[in-house]
Amino acid sequence: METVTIGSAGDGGVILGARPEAVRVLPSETAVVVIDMQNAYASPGGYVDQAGFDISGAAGTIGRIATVLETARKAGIQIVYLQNGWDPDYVEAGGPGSPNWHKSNALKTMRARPELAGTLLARGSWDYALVDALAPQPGDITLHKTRYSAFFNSQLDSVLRARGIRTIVFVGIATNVCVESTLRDGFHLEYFGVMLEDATHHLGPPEMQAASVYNIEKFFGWVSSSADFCGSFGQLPD
Ligand SMILES: NC(=O)N/C=C\C(=O)O
Repeated sequence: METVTIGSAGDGGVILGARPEAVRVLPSETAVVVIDMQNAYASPGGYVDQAGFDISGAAGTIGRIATVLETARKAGIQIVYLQNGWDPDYVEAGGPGSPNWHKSNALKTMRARPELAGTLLARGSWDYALVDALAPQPGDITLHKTRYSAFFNSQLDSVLRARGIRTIVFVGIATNVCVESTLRDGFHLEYFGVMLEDATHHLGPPEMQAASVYNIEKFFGWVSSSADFCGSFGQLPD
């Protein structure tokens, strides 16, 4: 199988099976970016559940992400968590002058159901918190974001650039919204994006997952799996 060599991996590094080509990377130049594994997106009673999306697949996604993170930590790979949301007064969400105010299903759900006002995606709330099973460990980095792309108005680019990261391995929710938006922006910033397809979950019908996988494989990056990731990086000596 053809292999794309990323950054300074040369003839060394680790080969990760992926489509359309395998990638050869250095663990020190790789980060796992965990997109929005908050109660809002992955727990019953959280925002997307309240907004009517099917989150039945999220529990399996959490388990596979936990396995990926355990392997990544042992391999010395930097882990960066993103948390999506806004200040408790929703100033960061933007008012009616912002498309976010009109398109955010969290904001629309709260406008339609005033009893939920102030509860969804507000920093400090249960909804905003990361799911218990994926609690950050010492050495992990946690960043806040206010829009779908984790690169927009956040510290993500400088945090990655300062550490010499060239390859971003993406896990999290939702494949077709924040994961794909961030991977696309990363592509334009010269990062190599690899999505672990079974460690992500979509919002909407199953075709949404398939469409993102197609887009990434064909245009923006590479697609791999949690088993391939753990198989490749789990081989490294402790
Ligand atoms: N994390 C996400 O992909 N979010 C998608 C929708 C939203 O935040 O409203």
